[in-house]
Amino acid sequence: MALKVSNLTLKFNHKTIFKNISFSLKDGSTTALIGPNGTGKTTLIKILMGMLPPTSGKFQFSSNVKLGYTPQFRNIDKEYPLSIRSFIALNTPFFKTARVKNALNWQIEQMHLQDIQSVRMGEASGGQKQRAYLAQTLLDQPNMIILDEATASLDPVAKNELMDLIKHLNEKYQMTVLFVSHDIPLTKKYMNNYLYLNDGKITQGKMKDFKETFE
Ligand SMILES: Nc1ncnc2c1ncn2[C@@H]1O[C@H](COP(=O)(O)OP(=O)(O)OP(=O)(O)O)[C@@H](O)[C@H]1O
Repeated sequence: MALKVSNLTLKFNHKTIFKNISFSLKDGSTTALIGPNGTGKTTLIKILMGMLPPTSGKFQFSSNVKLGYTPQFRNIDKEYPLSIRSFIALNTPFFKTARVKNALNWQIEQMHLQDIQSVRMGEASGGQKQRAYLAQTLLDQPNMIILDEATASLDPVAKNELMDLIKHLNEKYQMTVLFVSHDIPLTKKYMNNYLYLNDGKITQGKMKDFKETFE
């Protein structure tokens, strides 16, 4: 088991966002976290990332999990000066050894960014930016990734390209994936399981069996 969540409750003041939710994620599984706007998906991720303490309940990642996180899409100013390559390398040491350079080149290639690595992040397309964020996360060599709304602002071609890369990471390296999304057709195509957060409760199942509709 990669993650086990037990009876997690979160209240903001007197407003209960979710109550006593429990679920677990298997090693190497792909799961879409879906649900209507404002239902608490980002809040749940923040708790799992240790950025927000739950009101009650607990969760535990397995000791062999090395977690990577790509947060919700952030706007990057058109004038943002760093190149795609420098942006991906932001968390690496300033003096780059051959090993770091090799890892950087490998991630850039794996995310199909080699031809545009010197383009400024501010000028990159939404899909290129999102792949740069993912490359930055992957440089840490995680074996589990959480992606929050990674495809929300992308056109269909860019969406599928990103999802193909994520699927590849799962199939080739058995990476465990938790993918927050509103896009039911996309998650049906790429994720095996769902977690449906709605009205303070969570349900879990196979994505192909997911029948709910929501805005
Ligand atoms: N710090 C906070 N204090 C009070 N209420 C908050 C806080 N953060 C979030 N909320 C509320 O908690 C609820 C859940 O928000 P959250 O962003 O987790 O939902 P979401 O499912 O991720 O939404 P979306 O799909 O729109 O991204 C919302 O009603 C939001 O207004």
